[in-house]
Parts: sequence; C-alpha cells; structure tokens
Amino acid sequence: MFKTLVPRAASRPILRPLNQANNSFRATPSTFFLIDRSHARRGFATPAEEKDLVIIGGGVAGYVAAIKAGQEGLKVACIEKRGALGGTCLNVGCIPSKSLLNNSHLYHQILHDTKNRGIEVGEVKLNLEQMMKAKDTSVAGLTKGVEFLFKKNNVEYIKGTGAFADEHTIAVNLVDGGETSVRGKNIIIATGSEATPFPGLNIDEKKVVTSTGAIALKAVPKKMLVIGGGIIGLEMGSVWSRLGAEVTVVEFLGQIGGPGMDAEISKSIQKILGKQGMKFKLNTKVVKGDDSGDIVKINVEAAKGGKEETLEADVVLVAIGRRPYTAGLGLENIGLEVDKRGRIVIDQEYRTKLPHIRVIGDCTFGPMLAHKAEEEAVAAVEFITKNYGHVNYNAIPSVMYTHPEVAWVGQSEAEVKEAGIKYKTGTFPFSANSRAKTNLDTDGMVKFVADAETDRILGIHIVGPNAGEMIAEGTLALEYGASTEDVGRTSHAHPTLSEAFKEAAMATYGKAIHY
Ligand SMILES: Cc1cc2nc3c(=O)[nH]c(=O)nc-3n(C[C@H](O)[C@H](O)[C@H](O)COP(=O)(O)OP(=O)(O)OC[C@H]3O[C@@H](n4cnc5c(N)ncnc54)[C@H](O)[C@@H]3O)c2cc1C
Ligand SMILES: NC(=O)c1ccc[n+]([C@@H]2O[C@H](COP(=O)([O-])OP(=O)(O)OC[C@H]3O[C@@H](n4cnc5c(N)ncnc54)[C@H](O)[C@@H]3O)[C@@H](O)[C@H]2O)c1
Repeated sequence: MFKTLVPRAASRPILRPLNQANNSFRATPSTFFLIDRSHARRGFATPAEEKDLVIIGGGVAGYVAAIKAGQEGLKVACIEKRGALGGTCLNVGCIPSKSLLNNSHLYHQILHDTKNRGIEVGEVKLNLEQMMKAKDTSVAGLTKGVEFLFKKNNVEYIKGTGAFADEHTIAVNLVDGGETSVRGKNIIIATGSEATPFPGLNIDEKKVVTSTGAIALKAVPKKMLVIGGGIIGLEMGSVWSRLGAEVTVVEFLGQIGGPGMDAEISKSIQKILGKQGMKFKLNTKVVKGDDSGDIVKINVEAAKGGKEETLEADVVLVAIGRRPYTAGLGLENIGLEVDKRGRIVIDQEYRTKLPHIRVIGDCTFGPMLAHKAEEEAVAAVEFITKNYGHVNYNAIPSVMYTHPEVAWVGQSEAEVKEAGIKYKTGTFPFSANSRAKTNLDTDGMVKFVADAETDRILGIHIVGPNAGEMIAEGTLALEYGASTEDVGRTSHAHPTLSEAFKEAAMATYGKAIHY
C-alpha cells in the first residue's frame, strides 16, 4: 500500500534490500550490450542497449529523475514523445500559465490601478499575440535548458513513444520515424496526466477547451464559462477575466479552490476575485452541454438537484480535474495494474509489483503537483542507488497563482477538526502590514493552525501578495516541527510582507503587536 507519509527519521530502519535479482546496480557499472530476444523478434538489426535506468516520460518527474541518475553515475535514458522535454508543466502547464498570469495581471493593473499611485498612463492596448509570444519564449528557453542539462549529465534523450515489450525492454516508436528499443535494469514510469473530459462535450481546444486550449486562445472571449472552480479554473479564469472576458465559474462544491483549501481562506479569495469581476455559481453541477453551435450552451442545476438553468458562453473551459495518463504504455504486457482512478499501484518505495519498475509523478498517488513529482524523482533514484529515499507528504505546499496568491501547507482547520485534534488558530490581515500598505496591496491574511497543547504547527494558510514565496518559510517550519512560538520569536526584516507571517504566529500563541 502507498503510504502518505514516509517520515525522515523512520525511513532508514524500515527499508528492505531491493530485489537483488532485478536490481543489480553497482556504483560504477560497466556498459554492455545484451542480445535482447524481443528486440530480435521485432526485426531490429542491432541489439538493445542495456541502461542502468530507463525513464518513460520527460516531464518534471522523468527529467529530474534522469538528471539525478546521471549525477549519480548511472547509465540513463529518458524517452519522451512530445518532442520537447519538461512535460505538462513546462510546455502547457505551470510555466505558460504563470507567464499569462503575470502579464495579464500587469495589464489589468496598468488599466485599473495606476492613477492612485501617481502614474498617469496613456492609452493601454492589449497585444494578445505578443503576450502569447512572451509565453512561448519562456517555455522554449526552459525546455531547451532541460535538454542542455541532459547533455551535461550524460542522459540519453530518446524522442519517441515508449511501450513495454517485456519487463525490461521498452520498444520506442521514434518521433522522426522508425523504431528502436532499450533495456533497463531499472525502469521508472513517469507518464503524467491528462485533463479529465466532461461527458458530452467535445474538446476542440477552441470553443470547448482544457487548460491547453485556454493558454493559447487567439482572441479574448466575450463570455467564458469555467466548469470546475479548482486551481486551473481559477488561474485561467483570472487570466481571461483580467483581459476582458466575462467569466463565470460553476463549482460542484460549496467552496472554490478545491477541498484542500482552508474554508476561511477560500471565502476570502472568492470575495476578492468577485471584486475583480469573476462570477461564481457554487453548489452547482453541470448536467449537460451542447457545443453544436458557435455559442456553447451549458445546463446547470443545484448540486442536490433542482431547477435547470441554461448558461451560454463562446468559450467553455473544462477544469474538473486531471487523470493519470498510461495509454499505450503496454502495462498489460507485463501485468501491471492501475486502481479505479487510473493510478499505477506502487508501494512506499515507488515500486510496482515488479520491483525494478518504479512509478512517480502524476501517474501515481498523491497531489498532482510539479514539486511533488520532483521530490519523488530524487527519492526514487536514491532508492535505486542507495536503498533509501525521503519525501514528506505532510509538507508539500500548494500555491494558486491568482492575484493575490493563495498558498498553504499542512492541514486545514476543517481537517484538524475532523481528526479530533484540539487546536488553536491565529490570523493576521495584510491590511495591518506596513509593506502591504505601502504597496497598496492589502487584501488577504495569514492563518496558522496549531496543536492546542504543544503549539506545534499543523497547517499554514495564506491569501495575500507573494503568498507563494512566503509559504516556503511555512513549509520549512512544518518540516522542522516548529511551534508557532518558534516562528513568532524569529526576527523578520522590516518592512516586509513576511512580518504578517510572524505576527500571525504571534497571534496563535499570544498576541500580535500591530493588530
Ligand atoms: C494548466 C496547468 C498548470 C499547472 N500549474 C502548476 C503549478 O503552477 N505548480 C505545480 O506544482 N503544478 C502545476 N501543474 C501540475 C503539473 O504540471 C504536474 O503536476 C506535473 O507536470 C507532473 O509531472 P509529471 O512528470 O508527473 O507528468 P507530465 O508533466 O505530464 O509529464 C509526463 C510526460 O510523459 C510523456 N509521455 C507519456 N506517455 C509516454 C510514453 N508512452 N512514451 C514517452 N513519453 C510519454 C508525456 O508526453 C509528458 O511529456 C499544472 C498543470 C496544468 C495542466
Ligand atoms: N498552481 C498549481 O499548483 C496548479 C495549477 C494548475 C493545475 N494544478 C494541478 O492540476 C490538477 C488539475 O487541476 P483542476 O483545477 O482541473 O482540478 P482540481 O481537482 O483542482 O479542481 C476541479 C474542481 O472541479 C470541481 N468539479 C468536478 N466536477 C464538476 C462538475 N461536474 N461540475 C462542477 N464542478 C466540478 C471539483 O469539485 C473541483 O473543485 C490539480 O491536481 C492541480 O493540483 C496545479
């Protein structure tokens, strides 16, 4: 069973040696060629080269594992089919969306928030094509950067689609045509995820889009309807709302931001985004959609049932979650299983039931986040080379890059309550923080949830400017088992936004000074 927590202190003693028959890695392995029967059967002229490690998927999980393995001296190959490294995150996810979030915020701020700062601006015009070019430049620079790191760390990059021919052999359909195959003493599957489709709506990435279409629209839609008020819905909804679209978000649950977001913080960001012009329909489900005309029609009703209503939009963004992607991987050829949600089943050392095959990132358990994938990549390679690895799943931060940002780490107040833990909370508003005031950017707050008896921090929740940077301090505090008093007694530079963080900690074990 997958464990959600591999505690640092406990990780070493519980480890068992890897299955030696399948994991015969030595620190300085010699390279050799094997006559691979499946390879010969498939009519390849040359025998498949055997690597210490073959990675399928060059996303954040796969490319980080490849670089780490190269650094550890393993003979490693990484197979990627999209023709560029970096996966969803670099190509169509984290990076392009943050480029658009940053530049649309700048545009919106120049339009609406300069006069009171003493800046008179002339006519402001949106050049969407150029905004998209700026995004593409960031993406290209970063994906090429990963390619450079592959070369630097002796990682062989195989451009193609990989599928299991047998337990050690991956057959590859090359992007440029032709086939090859490669054998791995160890194999890591890192094939990522894809957007969950909405039944009855045809994704054409033009009028019915996933995030992939939403980062590449050719014009600002007049009306955009977002199905799902999770992170993608709110980030991409924000972008198009700032650029002038009328955005309505339909969310099944009673709060936006997903169930992990603290309810108090969720209410706060909903109010702020509402002031920015976004509309929300909570506790509402989409019953069906009709995308046959130029205008897409969406029927919604109260989540618990009720009268149907028809909403119309020229672009509908489907953002109801993502699902693991393992299509065409040939898992069935080697008897590997996925669970009901399509996640490849692994143990706490990322091993499948074939112990030389490990799985990391979005295609297995845990939150679908790039930094989680990255941690797992390093740990999985360390399990191969050193027999131990460490990821603390209790201290993986989440950030939503709206303006202001929302960031959290650890448990929400509702989760702590449900666990029956006696707890206390402390908050501090940015409206009482000197730097936020000088920046005229005072929306939001910092909130701590701590154990009532020991004062140990259980969760930290921030909505406010630069929350995504500030949460790193919270993550470190949680990782090191800090109390709120530890944070409250730590000097924070003045005037900085992080003083709100310190004062929220002070408010949890005692009293804040400035509020
Ligand atoms: C719009 C959007 C914004 C996001 N923003 C953030 C963010 O700000 N922060 C954050 O932490 N996370 C964010 N995410 C989530 C993040 O992108 C994923 O968690 C991360 O990409 C997972 O990495 P991965 O390597 O597991 O999978 P992926 O990045 O999906 O990579 C898997 C790769 O495997 C390749 N592949 C699949 N099958 C095969 C095969 N058979 N052979 C060869 N190659 C194959 C795919 O082409 C793909 O490139 C965002 C996601 C989206 C969609
Ligand atoms: N900043 C980031 O870290 C970032 C950014 C983008 C994406 N991501 C990751 O990508 C993944 C996918 O994001 P997402 O926003 O698509 O998923 P999500 O799980 O965050 O949110 C989906 C939302 O859709 C709602 N929903 C589901 N079915 C619905 C229906 N029929 N009608 C109305 N609402 C419905 C759910 O209640 C939920 O709130 C997430 O795991 C997220 O972590 C992360």
